[in-house]
Parts: sequence; structure tokens; C-alpha cells
Amino acid sequence: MSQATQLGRRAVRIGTLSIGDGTPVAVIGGDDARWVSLRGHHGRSSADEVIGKARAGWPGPLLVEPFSAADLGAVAGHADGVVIGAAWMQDFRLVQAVARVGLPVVVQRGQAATLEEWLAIADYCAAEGNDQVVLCESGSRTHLGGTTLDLALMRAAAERSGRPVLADLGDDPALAPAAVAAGADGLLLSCGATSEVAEAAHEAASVVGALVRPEAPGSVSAARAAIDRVDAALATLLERRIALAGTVQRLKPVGGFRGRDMDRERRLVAAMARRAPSLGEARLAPVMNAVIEAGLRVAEEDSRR
Ligand SMILES: O=C(O)C(=O)C[C@]1(C(=O)O)C=C[C@@H](O)C=C1
Repeated sequence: MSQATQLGRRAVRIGTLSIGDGTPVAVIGGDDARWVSLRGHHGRSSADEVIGKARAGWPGPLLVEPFSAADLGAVAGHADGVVIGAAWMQDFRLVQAVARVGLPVVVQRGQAATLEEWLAIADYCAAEGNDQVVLCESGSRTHLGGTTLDLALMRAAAERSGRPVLADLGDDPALAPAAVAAGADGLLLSCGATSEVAEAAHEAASVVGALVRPEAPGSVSAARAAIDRVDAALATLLERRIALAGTVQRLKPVGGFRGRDMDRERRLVAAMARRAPSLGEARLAPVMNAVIEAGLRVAEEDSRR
């Protein structure tokens, strides 16, 4: 997605969390926001109790998936946003009632819903005067069993609607990097996601996000947080580069500082300068010299072990 398309999109605020519009990829069910589902309780638990407990344990942005419209009073009192669950997506009365609460709405795509049907639910909310809608791709039933995420559909929803989109990863962070690369503004984890799952999703959001998503921070702290994500990507790549440079040293007839190939170094700096034109060859050369020498030192230390 081009930066222009991204910046032209309608960001949605859920409590203190902003989703879309040049903001970092959010992890919901992780560090950025939490959610609870009253569906899991089959409407048997008191909404007030379940939401109150969630609120007591988490001061940040909180979303709630209601079991029915009867829960919406409690939701309005304690939550920052409402999730319309995939199984409920075409319950038009519930959708209408949820939209009227006035909180931001996350619309999960029903397992068999088409793009048109999904986008129509967002329009339903807008027709009720609530345009704070985020679309969440929650997967379709397929021959693989369970549900299979359709990241192309998620991307099409973002492009067609201009609304922020989430990828529902449940308890499996394996597709987190792909979802971020496909343009997800946020990753939705299951309500009970473990800290390992949340950490993996957060890592993908930071590292892959830094590579593929331009951000538009508007404050020093937001710009520093964006720099931290870029540094996380840089460190990941540097670690990988050190390992590969070590492999070359072992494979070359003469490795280490003695086998240095300055012509190769000049060529790689020139190639990098094409991707980093603001630095250019002259400024990149000392940076890469330091990186290469650090790699050679690590390789020589490793060879002595
Ligand atoms: O390509 C090589 O021959 C390497 O040894 C790798 C490497 C590098 O880190 O990229 C390191 C030293 C050489 O002078 C050139 C490049």
C-alpha cells in the first residue's frame, strides 16, 4: 500500500489506541489492547461481572464482544470498543444496536461472508451515525479444517473501504509477519493468548512493520518509538549479516582480515547507496566499514574457539 493511500485512511481511536493512518501495527490481545468475549460464556455470565473483572485487571484500551444486545449497557459503561463476532456479523439488529452505542466497532468477517457483505456491515454502522469501524479478517472454513485467513481479502477490504483492518490470528502467531506485510493495521489475538504468542505478534509488528510500513509520528515520543522499531529491524538484519559474513570467512580460501576484498566492499556500498540515497556512498562507506570489521572480528573470535 502506498504511503499516500495509507495516510488518506480513516484512523480509528479505541481508548488511547489509534489504529491505521500511519500508526504502528497494534496487537490486540497483547500489549496494546485487550478484549473479552461474552460469547464464550454463552450469555450465562453477567456482562457487568465479566467486563468489570477484565477492566479491573487491565487499565488500557478494552474491547468487548457482546453475546447479545442485552449486554450493550454493560459494554457502554466499561469498554472502549465493541467487537461484532464473526458468527454474529449478519445479525443486523445486533449490528444496529452495537453501532448506536457510539463506541468504535470491530467487525469480524463471517466465515462465509463475501467482501461485499462484510463491507456492507461497516456501512450499516455508518448509517447509524457510527463511522468508527475497523474490519477484522477472521478466516473462512476451508478444506484445511478450522479457519484459514484470507490476507488478500483483508487487503482488498482496506483498499476498498479506506478503513483500518485487523488480521485475527487467534493463538497462532505464524502468520503475523505475513499479515503485517499484507497491510494489517493490527493483529487480533485470542482473548486468552499466552505471553509467548503476544510476544511473537509484537515482534512481527515491530520488525516487519518497520520494513514495510511508513509511519507518520507526530511527537518526539512517537518518533522515538518508531525509531526503536526500525532499530529492532536493523539489529535483526545485522545479526543475520554477521552470521553470513562468518560463513563466507569459513568458505573462502583465505578468510578474516587477511582475505579482505575491498573491491567487493565498494560494490556492496554502491548497491546499498541506491536504496539509501540520503546517505549516499560517501556516508555509507564508513558505516559499512564498521559493520564489516565487526563481522570479521566475530568470525576470527569464533574460529579460535
Ligand atoms: O564477501 C566476502 O568476501 C566477505 O568476506 C564478506 C565481507 C562482508 O562482510 O560483506 C567481508 C570482508 C570482505 O572484505 C568483503 C565482504
